[in-house]
This record gives sequence, C-alpha cells and structure tokens, in this order.
Amino acid sequence: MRLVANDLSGERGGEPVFSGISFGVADGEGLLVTGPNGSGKSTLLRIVAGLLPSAGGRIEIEDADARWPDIASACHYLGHQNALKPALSVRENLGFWRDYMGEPHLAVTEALEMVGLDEIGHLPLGYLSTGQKRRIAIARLLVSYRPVWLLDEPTAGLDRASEKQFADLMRAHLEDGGMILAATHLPLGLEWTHELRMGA
Ligand SMILES: Nc1ncnc2c1ncn2[C@@H]1O[C@H](COP(=O)(O)OP(=O)(O)OP(=O)(O)O)[C@@H](O)[C@H]1O
Repeated sequence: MRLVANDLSGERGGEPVFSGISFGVADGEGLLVTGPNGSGKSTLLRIVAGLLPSAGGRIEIEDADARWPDIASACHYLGHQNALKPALSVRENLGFWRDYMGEPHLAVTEALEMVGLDEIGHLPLGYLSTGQKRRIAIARLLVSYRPVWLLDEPTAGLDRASEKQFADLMRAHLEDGGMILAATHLPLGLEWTHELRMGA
C-alpha cells in the first residue's frame, strides 16, 4: 500500500495556505512534516484524514487493502484535541473508541498498559493531568487497527519517559508495516524515511 499526494493544495477560509505539495509514503515508512506556525501542517493532515477538502491536486492510496476503501477509512487521526469525554472513565472512553472505530486491535487493558496508565482506568478522564490525557488519546491508536497514523503535535504535554514510550509505539507500528505522517515542532525520537518542509 502507498499513500501518494500529487501537487496538493490547501486553503482555509477561502485563502490559500499551501500549494504544490507532493509526497509518497509506503508501508513501514514515516513522513515528518515540519514548518513554521501557520504553514499548513495541520491543514495538510486534516485533508489527508478527509476532514477538509483539498483545494487542488490529488491524494490517493495505491494498492489499497479491501478493508480500506478510501483514505479516511485507513487513518487514525490524532489532532490537537484529544477527542475524549471528561465525564466518562478512562476505560469507557477507550471502550467507546474501540467499538466506534471497529477493527479491534489491543484490548483496553493492554492499551492502557502500553501507555503506562493501567492503574487509573477507573478514573473519570477529566481528573487526569494534561500529559495523562494525551497518553490516553495515544492509547486510542492501539485499541482499533488502522494502517495510517496521522499525528498532529502528538507529544505536546508529554514528559521525557512518555515521549520515549510513544517513540517505541510508533517504531513498532512502522515495523508492523504501518505508515505515519507526523506534524511537529518537537523531536519525536524516530528516524524518518521522508521529511516534508512546509512554508519553505
Ligand atoms: N477555520 C479557519 N479559517 C481561516 N483560516 C484558518 C482556519 N483555520 C486555520 N486557518 C489558517 O490557516 C493557516 C494554516 O494553519 P495550520 O493550523 O494548518 O498551520 P500549522 O502549520 O499547523 O501551524 P502550527 O505550527 O501553529 O500548528 C494559518 O494561517 C491559520 O490562521
């Protein structure tokens, strides 16, 4: 499988943000998206996720698995927001996402162990610290399988140990044949196959 963008352009509020973006990412490969504030990194990831239309060009999956009829269905999207409900417990939040997304992968307990938070699954999500909430949002990537992880500033709020733990999870996903597109200003502790510098 290969995710290919050709001459892609994006706009926000009717104003052009970027144009002429092309890349190709194959199974087991990662694309690091960098660039100054406002250069369009989040916009690009949202277009790939199917949350925004592109303003021009093409993005497609070549040699797609029948399980993923379109790009959006092949993606996990971890945006700036964690997409978790404060009044539900940690376990209930992850259980919801596991049922909603389908393609069950790790059990909720296993996913919590992977992010080192299995002791607090009973707590309301709203009680957790900023970094702990981010780690639960990362655990969303593990309870359902998707080959493409779209990560927007994934390590914002994480301590050093959690950054390293997340780097190990990303590495395992790539070794399993997954793909990652990550927009960040922070080093993520991975060797990236490709880098896309926006706003250059
Ligand atoms: N809903 C919107 N309406 C109008 N303009 C918007 C909207 N959302 C974003 N923009 C503009 O689009 C541009 C690109 O924003 P985007 O969030 O994609 O940048 P970014 O590279 O991810 O930035 P950062 O590094 O700060 O996260 C910015 O100039 C922003 O102000």
